[in-house]
Amino acid sequence: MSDTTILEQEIAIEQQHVDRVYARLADLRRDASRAEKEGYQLAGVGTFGALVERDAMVFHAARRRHALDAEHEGLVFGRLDLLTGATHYVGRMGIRDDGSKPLVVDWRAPAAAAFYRATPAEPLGVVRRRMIQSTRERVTGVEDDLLDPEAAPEDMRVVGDGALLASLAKATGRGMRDIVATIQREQDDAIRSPAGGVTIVTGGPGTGKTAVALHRAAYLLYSDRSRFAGGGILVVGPSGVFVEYIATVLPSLGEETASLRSLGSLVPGWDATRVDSGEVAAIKGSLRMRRVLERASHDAVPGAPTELRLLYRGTLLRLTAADLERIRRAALQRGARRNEVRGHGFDRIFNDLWAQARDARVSGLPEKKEFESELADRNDFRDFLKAWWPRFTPMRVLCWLADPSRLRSYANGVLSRDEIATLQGSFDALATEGPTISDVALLDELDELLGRPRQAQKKSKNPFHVRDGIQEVSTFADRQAAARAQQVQREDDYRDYAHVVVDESQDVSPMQWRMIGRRGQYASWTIVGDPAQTAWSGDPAELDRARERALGSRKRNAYALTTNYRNSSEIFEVAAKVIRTIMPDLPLPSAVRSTGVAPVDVAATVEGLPETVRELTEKQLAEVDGTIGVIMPVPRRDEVAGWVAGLPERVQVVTALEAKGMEYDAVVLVEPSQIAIDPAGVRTLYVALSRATQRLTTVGTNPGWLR
Ligand SMILES: Nc1ncnc2c1ncn2[C@@H]1O[C@H](COP(=O)(O)OP(=O)(O)OP(=O)(O)O)[C@@H](O)[C@H]1O
Repeated sequence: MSDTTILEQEIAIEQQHVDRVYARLADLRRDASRAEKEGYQLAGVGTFGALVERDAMVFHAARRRHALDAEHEGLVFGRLDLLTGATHYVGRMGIRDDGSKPLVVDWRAPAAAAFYRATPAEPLGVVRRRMIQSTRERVTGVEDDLLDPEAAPEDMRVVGDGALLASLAKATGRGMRDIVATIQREQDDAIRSPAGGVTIVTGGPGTGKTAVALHRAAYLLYSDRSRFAGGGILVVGPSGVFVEYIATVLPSLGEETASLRSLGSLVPGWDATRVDSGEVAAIKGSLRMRRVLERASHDAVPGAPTELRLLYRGTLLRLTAADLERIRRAALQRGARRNEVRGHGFDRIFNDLWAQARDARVSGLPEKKEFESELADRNDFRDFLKAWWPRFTPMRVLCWLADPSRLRSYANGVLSRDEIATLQGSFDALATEGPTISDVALLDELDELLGRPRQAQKKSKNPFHVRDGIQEVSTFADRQAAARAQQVQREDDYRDYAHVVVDESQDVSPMQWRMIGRRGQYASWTIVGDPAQTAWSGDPAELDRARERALGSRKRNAYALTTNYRNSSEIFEVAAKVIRTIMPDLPLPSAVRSTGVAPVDVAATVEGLPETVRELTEKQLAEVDGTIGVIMPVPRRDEVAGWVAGLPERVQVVTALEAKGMEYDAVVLVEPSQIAIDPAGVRTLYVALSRATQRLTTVGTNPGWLR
């Protein structure tokens, strides 16, 4: 029999099983819709218990239906033939037949682990592992690994090779894809690492760190749903572009309880995308900024009244600038939170004024309480208090650093003179353009230093929750939406996550570790990163210290990934050459896929560069089906974006910093030599050069850059 006929027969065998699975899926979907409808009908019963039951039923049925829909495509992707003679199918979700026998095992279930972990050296009871490729409901291919040839029955057929490579060669879409069908053993170890403590995953470019982190989140939700869905999982990535790119993975894994945030949007109210220069970011990210901010948080308000004069029953009561300064300092002992001790400051003002009035023997002076309420009734006095000690927002205080003399006085003795000079001007655009990504961690720090003004108790957001039991919402659709919202609704500045995932962790500054740490005090963690890709140019020891402090004494489990699945070997060779110039002994991952297409380096004149970049980008549009990343040094973003304006949406313009974590089929990298201006720049260039799966073109006015 020819190989093709064998393959066709094996495909037909798998198609039979896949057909059974989809038929069963259709039944389950029908059941879920029916349950949802019946839930609505319970409304007629009208008792309290029935209402609650109805809501729960409608909600769960809707959720189940949604999950069944989401996992439809490529539902079954693996098969294990075991030593025991049993066969297991592995897929995106577990499905049983109506007699409760499993038709498909969920990829995260212990029974599926052997699919990822078995090797010929350690077959774990698996004789043959089969990968099943399909398009919609049709099986298009199978690929086998014979793991235990001696145990294989005579008639067992083994077909194909290279399922992983086939999946890697597919064109890249806008969002990241899940890799459930092809997770490799070393990745699986990290994905299934113990749920507690800190899981640390390192590896070079393209080794699947992000994929592992996200699949781990899905695995944790599966293995202990109540703990991780209840508490929630926070996933932190470097930029908004990146968060958008990975957002497609978690829903396709069927999980919606994870919050995805960039470092610029971790603090509610901000969605920063502006970046500081590396030098400025290193200072703003240093832990020493905490002292600088603490001083700012205790300083006098710019433009605040410098004295108080009050005519009280014919007597002038007066507090001089020195009095006011003394009172402010006394109310603000070191460590005091300004918004929280506002009342103490006001009490001291009243005390001083009262003492003056008494010493001046004001005629008809009432009791102190009465005196205070008389003053508090006066508009001029209230205006004074509001101006002298307003409620502070972190933003208001951070803006004070734009004033050079204030910056100097807060930073005096904490930052060096050069550092102060470097910072100068870096807060100028804060008030008009909003914070940079590094500023957001400073705002979070200030939020802690200033404390929160006492707030009136908020009304419960939960429409079910009223004093005596239940509150009916107008329509059933409302109630259903409310039931769903209630499952995932967390306050804006939620801090009790059960798990925190930090991607591209090599770029998290010490101040940013504090910001993330505040949100993961009770969490277990997964940290993934690659030190060789860091753009951080500050003190590495300080970075380690801050990270260790955020992670605390939790047990560490470390994993290293060694295979680069993204880049063709030809492309990674160029990236490797660049990073070796500053880290000659760095162990690098091996790139498993060759395209036979060498990267191209194009020289251009300054005048010719715009046109050349556009032409090279158009050429890539013709050569690859997926996305094309046009990457450039940060300051040249707008200029280069103009050169490629109007090209199809597949062309995406990102700076070398925004390219972190991203992946494109083709990359056109503009002016590489202007990125590699210092060691941090060389590491950033290494990142930019390792983004492409198929084609890499570099173009610039300094052709000798890669020697
Ligand atoms: N086991 C696998 N099967 C199929 N594709 C994989 C596998 N592991 C990783 N990939 C693919 O390789 C590419 C790189 O993965 P990922 O972005 O997670 O790497 P990374 O280590 O985070 O990279 P970087 O550090 O460069 O940002 C992605 O397209 C991912 O889907």
